Amino acid sequence: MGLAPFLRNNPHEVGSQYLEDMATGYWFSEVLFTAVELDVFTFLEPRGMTTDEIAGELDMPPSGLGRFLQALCAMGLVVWDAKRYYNTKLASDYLVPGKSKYQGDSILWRKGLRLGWQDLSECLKAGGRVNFPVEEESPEQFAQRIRKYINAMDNIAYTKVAEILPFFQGIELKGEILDIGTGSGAISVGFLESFPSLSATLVDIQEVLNYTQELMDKKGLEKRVSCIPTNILEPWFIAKEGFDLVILSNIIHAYSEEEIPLILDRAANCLKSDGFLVIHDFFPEHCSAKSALLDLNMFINTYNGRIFSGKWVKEQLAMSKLYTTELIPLATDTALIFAAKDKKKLSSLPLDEKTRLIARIKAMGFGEVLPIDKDNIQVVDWTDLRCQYGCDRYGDGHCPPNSPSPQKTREVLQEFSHALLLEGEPPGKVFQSRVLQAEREAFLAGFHKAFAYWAGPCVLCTTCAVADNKGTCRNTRDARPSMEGAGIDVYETVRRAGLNLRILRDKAEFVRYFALLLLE
Ligand SMILES: C[S@@+](CC[C@H](N)C(=O)[O-])C[C@H]1O[C@@H](n2cnc3c(N)ncnc32)[C@H](O)[C@@H]1O
Repeated sequence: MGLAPFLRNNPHEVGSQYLEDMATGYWFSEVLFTAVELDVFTFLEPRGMTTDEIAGELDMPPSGLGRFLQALCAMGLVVWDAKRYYNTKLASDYLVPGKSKYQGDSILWRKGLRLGWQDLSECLKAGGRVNFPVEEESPEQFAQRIRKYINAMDNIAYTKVAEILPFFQGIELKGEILDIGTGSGAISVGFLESFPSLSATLVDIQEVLNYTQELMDKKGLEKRVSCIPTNILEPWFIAKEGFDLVILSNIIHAYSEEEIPLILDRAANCLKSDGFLVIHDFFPEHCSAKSALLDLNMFINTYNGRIFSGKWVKEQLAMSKLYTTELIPLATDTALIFAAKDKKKLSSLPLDEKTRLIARIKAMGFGEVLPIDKDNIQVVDWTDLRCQYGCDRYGDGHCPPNSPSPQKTREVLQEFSHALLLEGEPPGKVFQSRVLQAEREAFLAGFHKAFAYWAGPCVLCTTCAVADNKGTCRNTRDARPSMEGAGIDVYETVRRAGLNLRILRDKAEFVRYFALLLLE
C-alpha cells in the first residue's frame, strides 16, 4: 500500500531483481514528471491522438516521443490501439488539469524535492539539511512558491478527506471546526460540504492564508470560514474549549519531538468537552517503508520534521488528558487517530470492531494482519503425511496425531464467519506468544469464540513433556494447534489471501510465519 510495485514484494524473496527495480525506480518518476510537465494527458482527453498529432502539439520529433508514449503505456497511464493513444482511467481521473482529483501539482512538488535528495550523503555527513531555499527570494517569488506548495497539498488533501469523512457517517456534526496548519483548507472544505451546519476557523501562517482565503472565496465558502494567521509554535490566541472538531492533518510530521507535544496540548485545549480531535498523518505502524522514506525526506528537506509512531502520538495525547482510538489505517498510505475528552464520544464513531481489532493486533508487531474469507482457507487431507514422514517433531505435544484432524478443522470453520491471517517472523516462541496475545485481544474485544492456529510445533515450553515421554502437555491453556498439523494447506491459503509464500531451499533463508485467527 502506498508503495512502488517492487516494494510490495518481500525483499528477501525477490533477490537481485528487487535491487535492480529499486535502482531504476527513478525511471518511473522521471517519465511521470515529464508527462505531467508536458501535459500529455490533456491532449489525449477524451478522444486520444496519434503520435504525429501529439508530436505536432508538442513541437517534437515523433521518433523519441513514440518511445516515451510506449513507456507510458507500459506504466499503465495510456493505452494504444495501434493508431492512437488514449488516457487510461487512472490518467483521465488524476492527471488531467482542472479535474477535481488532479494530482499533477503534487507530482511536480515531489519532483522539486529531488534536488534535496541528491544531497542525501551530504545531509548524512552534516547530520541534517544542507539545501536551503534561496535567500534573495522576492515577495512575488515567495508567494508563487507558497501557491505551488499549497496546490500540491490540496491535490492530496482532496482525495484524503474523501477517505476520512465516512468515519463520521451517522454523526450529526455541527458547530465549529479548528483546522490547524490548514494549507489549502481542503480537509475542512470536505467537512463543510458534508455538514452544512459547520463553520471553520482556518489557522496557518499569513502568507499561506492569503491564498487559502482566495480558494475559499472561489468555492463560495467565505461566509463559513474565518482565517486566523498564527504561528502554531508560539502561544495561540484561539478560544479555549471552543471547537467541536479539531483537525491536525499532516502537521505532526512537520516538527520535532519537543514541539509536537506543545502543539497537541494546545489543540487539546481548544477542544470542547464533547468534541473530536482528528490526527491524519503517516505512521510507521501503517505503511512502514513509505513512512521511513518520508522521515528521510523530512531530514533532507526540512529543518526538524520527522515521523512519529502512532503509539508515541497516543501517549502524548493521553498526557493532554485525551482518550484515543487505535491507529485507524486508511486504504491509502496515511492513517488516523481520533481523540476526545469524553471516552464515550469515541464509541459513537462508526469504527467497525474488526478494523479496530486489526489495528491493535498489527501494533503487536505482526508484519501483516489480513482479513481472509473463510472459504479461502484450504483444508486438505495430506498435510499430516508431511508431519509423519519428514518432520522429527511428529508426535510432539500438539503435532499430529495429537492435533485436530482435517475433518474436525472443516467442521470448526463452519462455526466461524471470518478470519485474520497474521504474518510474523522468528523466533518461534515470540511469534506464538504474540498469536496468543492477538487471540486474547480478539476475545476481549467481544469476539468470544476467537481461536488461533499458529505455525509449526508448539515451542512455548523450554522442554516439551510429551516429546520427552514425561507425561501430557503442561501448558494446555496456551498451546494451540499449527495450521498445517490441523490439515490447512498454508501455502495455498496464504496465496489466496494475496500474499506469496515461497518454498525455502536453504535453512539460512528468511522464514515467515503465519497464523490464523478465527473470529465469529
Ligand atoms: C503538510 S501541510 C498540510 C496542510 C493541510 N493540513 C493538509 O492536510 O493538506 C502543513 C501546513 O502546516 C502549515 N504550518 C507549518 N508550520 C506552521 C506554523 N509554525 N504555524 C502555522 N502553520 C504552519 C504549513 O504552512 C502548511 O500549510
